Formats: sequence, structure tokens, C-alpha cells
Amino acid sequence: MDHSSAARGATPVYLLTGFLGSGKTTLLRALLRQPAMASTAVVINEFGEIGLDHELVEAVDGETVLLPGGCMCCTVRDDLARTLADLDRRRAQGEVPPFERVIIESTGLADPGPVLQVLLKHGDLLERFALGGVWTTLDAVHAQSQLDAHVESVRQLALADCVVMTKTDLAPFTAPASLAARVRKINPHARMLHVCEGAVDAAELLAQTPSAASGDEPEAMLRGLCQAGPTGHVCGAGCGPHAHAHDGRFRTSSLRFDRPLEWDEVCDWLGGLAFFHGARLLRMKGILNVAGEDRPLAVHGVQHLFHPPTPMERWPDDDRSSRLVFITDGLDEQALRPPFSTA
Ligand SMILES: Nc1nc2c(ncn2[C@@H]2O[C@H](COP(=O)(O)OP(=O)(O)OP(=O)(O)O)[C@@H](O)[C@H]2O)c(=O)[nH]1
Repeated sequence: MDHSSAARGATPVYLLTGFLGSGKTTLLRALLRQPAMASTAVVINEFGEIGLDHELVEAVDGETVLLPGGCMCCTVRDDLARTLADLDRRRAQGEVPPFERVIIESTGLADPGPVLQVLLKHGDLLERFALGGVWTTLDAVHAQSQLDAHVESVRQLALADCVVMTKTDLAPFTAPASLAARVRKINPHARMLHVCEGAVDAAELLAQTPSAASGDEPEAMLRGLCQAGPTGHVCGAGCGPHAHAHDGRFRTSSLRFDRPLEWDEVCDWLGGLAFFHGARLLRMKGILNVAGEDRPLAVHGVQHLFHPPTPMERWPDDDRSSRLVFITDGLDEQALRPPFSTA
């Protein structure tokens, strides 16, 4: 938070961004368990129709708000401004715990520039909230190809105050060093942390403010960086889906299964998807009800890599159906359908 914001008592807002599956939710969960992150309100935005991240975060001892489906950098920017204003009002009226900071987890496809504009341009919000920093997760396994193919991931990196390189445990030995060199060319100012499974010191991350990172006046610097999109397009109030490359090209598909699933069937199905369609399967995540298991299983995939399933503490609500969300680079929905019955 910059000093003028601190002086006027504005609440710092941290934007947690990073490409699909790069470890944002994992980092957020690890952060929220630490005392330094007590009194944090969380705002989560997802691209899919079925929002899963707020359920995967688990055990947040504070206020968690799920922004409606849609990418925050285009369709739900007004919702974000409203959500922040609403959080502030509910805090003043004692309806939510008295949070000291807000973390916004954006969709992996969001261009952070327009999101930051919400914080920097909304007159009403400026009084009460100030940008605390931008944290960008970078997947050490997939980032090189994501940076080649998706301008959103370059923008997420360019606007970072702190780059959190994840999955170094899975990457080939030399990958983090060559990725770090590429990061330096895109964003020489950002601090870089290497973390495994979200294990980062919250206090250290909180210390990475825009001013600490660059020495520039943070809001002025960010305003410049946020103005133009990758194509020179400046996001405005009437900015619709047309303005962003990801709309139309990226497709979200959601599947729901009412009956408990057989684990072997799921493995064959998802294994086949990764094998045949991994290159276009940008992200898969789900909560599964597996026959014989008391607890739900969280499953995650990024391109060809499927992470080991993890049992969740408990079902997030009464809904016992399995839910999966796929974000693909134009993959036909038909290709995702399982060979077994979904009923
Ligand atoms: N081995 C390993 N796995 C990780 C690490 N960080 C995250 N993961 C795994 O990567 C998968 C995706 O992580 P998430 O935290 O859900 O990624 P995300 O960026 O929130 O995903 P989206 O919100 O869908 O874009 C999960 O299975 C995590 O357990 C890491 O440092 N090491």
C-alpha cells in the first residue's frame, strides 16, 4: 500500500493473478492459514458456469465472495466495483468480520489491467480501497508455452509486483532458471519467489508492495501500464467481449454427474482426454463423488499434466453431485464427453 493510501486508512487490495492452473488457489489456501493473513476478505472470480474455486479454497475464516461467471477483465468489472463497495458497507454495519485487506483471485484468463483500472479509477472506491499489490503465479512446468501462446499470461507477468513461481518440484532441473531469465525481460522490477504447493511466508508476500518493487509512485506507474491492452485497446465502460482475444476462442464446458462415479472409469476417461487433447485442454478441475469414498475428491489438470487427486476435508454443501469444469482452446464439447453415462 502506498503511504498516502495508508494515511487515509484505505484497505489494501491484492490481486492474485496467474494463468490457468498455475497455483493461485493453492497459494491462497496456504496464505489464509497463516496468522499474518487473518482478517482477510476474499473475492473469487471464475470463467466457468460452475464456480468451484470458492469451494476448493475451504476453511476460510472470513468473508468469501464469488463473483458471477464471466471474465473479470470484461463482463464483471462493474460487479467487482459493486462487490468491494458492498463489502465496505457490510463491514461498517458489522455484517461481516472487520477485514483488514482484500485478496481478489482472478480467473486464469483475465488481463489484470482492466481489473486494476477498477481500483484506480472508481472515485468512490479510491476513498476506501487502495491497490496493495499484484501477485502473479507462474507455472514452472507450463509457463514457457503459455507465454508463447497467450497474451494474457504475458500481461499478468508484466503487471506483477511479485512473481510466485510454482511447481518447481515438477519442472525439469534447468526450467526455473531459464523461465526466470524470461521473466526478467518482461518485468525486471518484480520480486520473484519460488514456492512449492503454495508454501510461502505471508508476511514476506505482503511486504512486496508496488512501491517496494519499482521505486516509482505505484498508482501512476500502474495507471500507465494498465491503460492499453496488448492490442492498444483501452478498456472502457462499454467494453464488451469483442475486445478480448480469449472470448470466442476459449470455451468453458461443465459436466455434472448425479450418481457416484467409479474411480477406474474416471481415470480411463480423464487419462484419455489428457493423452489425446492435452494441448488444447488448458484447464480441468472438479469435485468428484467417487463410489466408496466418504469425502469428495478434488481433481486438477493442466494440459497433459493431471495432478494426483486430493481428498477434501468435507463436502462444501448438500450437493453430492460430481462437478467438472473444462476450459479448452476451442475443443469441441463432444470430445469431452465421458464414455459412461452421466445420469
Ligand atoms: N506439485 C505441485 N503441484 C502444485 C503446485 N501448486 C499447485 N499445484 C497443483 O496444481 C493444480 C492447480 O492448482 P490451482 O491452485 O487450482 O491452480 P489455479 O491457478 O487456482 O487454477 P485456476 O483458478 O483454474 O486457473 C492443483 O492440483 C494443485 O495441487 C506446486 O507447487 N507443486
